[in-house]
Amino acid sequence: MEEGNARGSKFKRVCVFCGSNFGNRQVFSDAAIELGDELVKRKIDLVYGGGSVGLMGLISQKVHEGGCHVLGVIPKALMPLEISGQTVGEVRTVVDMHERKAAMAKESDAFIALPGGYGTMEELLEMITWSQLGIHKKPSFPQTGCAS
Ligand SMILES: C/C(=C\CNc1ncnc2c1ncn2[C@@H]1O[C@H](COP(=O)(O)O)[C@@H](O)[C@H]1O)CO
Repeated sequence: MEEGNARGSKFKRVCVFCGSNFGNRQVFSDAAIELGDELVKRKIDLVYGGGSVGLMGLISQKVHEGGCHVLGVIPKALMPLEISGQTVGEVRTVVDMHERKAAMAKESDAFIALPGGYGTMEELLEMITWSQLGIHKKPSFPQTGCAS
């Protein structure tokens, strides 16, 4: 990401796609925590898939604890699978995966992908192809690895 901070950043709300698992390398969790810290440092709010599991849980906790706004967008049917325990920040329930991605895209200024599985790859590629098609003009920053 470009340098900037405290609402001086060109990005106010960033969407992070990442694994619903931790993956098999500590570096994946480290990356999620590091990115969470960086968003807080720059006072950038988080938009994400709404889960409390895996890397999604790590980054959302970090950003929420750091005092930035967290918006999780999740289909109602996925809540029992991807949320365990307390929810974090604002949770918006949607009807399906398509509505989820459309809402995440609308609410964000840019997209970052951390390590994840097929879901993360799918989400990232859809944002990149939407950009290619001119559906939005928001940048994507893949920082991926396989964490499924
Ligand atoms: C089912 C549909 C499309 C294809 N699949 C997915 N599309 C969008 N998001 C998905 C899909 N499958 C899983 N996810 C979510 O990605 C997150 C990370 O998953 P990962 O596999 O651990 O990387 C997680 O929140 C999944 O719900 C219909 O349009």
